[in-house]
Amino acid sequence: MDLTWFIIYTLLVLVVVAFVYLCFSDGDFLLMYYSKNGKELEKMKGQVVWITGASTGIGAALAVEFAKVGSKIVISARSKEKLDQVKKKCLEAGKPQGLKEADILVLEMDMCKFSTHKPCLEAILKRFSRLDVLVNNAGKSQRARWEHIEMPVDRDMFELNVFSLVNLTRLVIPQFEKQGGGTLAVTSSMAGISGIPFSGTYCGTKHAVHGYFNSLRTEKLTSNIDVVVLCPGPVFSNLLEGAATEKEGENFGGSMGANDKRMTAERCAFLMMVAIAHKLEEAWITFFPILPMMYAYQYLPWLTRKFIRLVGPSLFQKLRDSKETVKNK
Ligand SMILES: NC(=O)c1ccc[n+]([C@@H]2O[C@H](COP(=O)([O-])OP(=O)(O)OC[C@H]3O[C@@H](n4cnc5c(N)ncnc54)[C@H](O)[C@@H]3O)[C@@H](O)[C@H]2O)c1
Repeated sequence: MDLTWFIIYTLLVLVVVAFVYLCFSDGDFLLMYYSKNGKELEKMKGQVVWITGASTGIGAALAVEFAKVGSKIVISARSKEKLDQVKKKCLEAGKPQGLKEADILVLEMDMCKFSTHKPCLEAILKRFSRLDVLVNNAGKSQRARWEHIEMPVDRDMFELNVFSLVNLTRLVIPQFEKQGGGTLAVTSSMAGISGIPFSGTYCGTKHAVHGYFNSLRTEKLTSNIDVVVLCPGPVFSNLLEGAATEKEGENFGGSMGANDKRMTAERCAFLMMVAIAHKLEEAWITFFPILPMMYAYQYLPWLTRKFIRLVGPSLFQKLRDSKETVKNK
């Protein structure tokens, strides 16, 4: 066997091994490595972490994960009642680390009321004198047919999923610069990487988030400000309930079934915390078949598009929701 064939065989074996590994993983290669061998989680103890959209789902679970490692936590969302419940869970989870009542700050805040962003940041600095991590997590999803989406729906979703977190981040950056660094994390989605059917606006907002935050990362390469883009696949949460449709002011109101193929919010939150602690630039958090499909989409886009054309948008949608939530009429 000459050298060329040896290299080809070796590469083929590596690709097959990598594919098999991906079929049994729930995150990208780097994230899986750090989730098992990472040493940075203990450094999160005492750090001040602000999580937006922390009243339910992934945000609430993330607050509990940070409490477990002893971070000081700021949780914000629109419902104080729900945030108080999350605070209770954080206190319980943070007990072994000595987390106290004063280490958790609840902020009632509507992300779309931009004028409230500054007073909320000031309240955090008054309590903790610094902020180490901002997790821009608040957001809403959508189920709709592309051509039926009314323009005000597009505008409202960009207001919440993109502009509100851009505004908040612009306020936080000067504080990070003043204190010598910080981490900006944002919850994107697999819909920020590939074109997902029946969520045109949502997909657009998540792609926009990548553009904004990747650009920011490049501008801040020589500073101590890190930018982490988190990309979960399907996760159990309240997301479908409050999802937008194609009509202005309408809620999708869908629910997730216990047997749906989704990751638990707790596992997703743990992997997000690993990515944030290790300052990974982008983290993919999902499992088979979406994870290997996303690698194929990234590295073999032509072949993957052919495959998607073959299976059709409805089947693609079923992979995401475990059922056909929008008909492809
Ligand atoms: N669940 C999934 O399958 C999934 C997959 C990929 C990405 N995501 C992303 O994860 C993030 C969290 O979603 P989730 O799945 O936990 O859903 P969720 O509906 O349980 O949580 C969304 C959070 O955002 C908050 N929020 C919504 N509008 C707000 C506003 N105007 N002001 C302040 N807070 C507001 C909600 O109160 C809630 O706390 C979202 O950005 C979502 O796009 C979710």
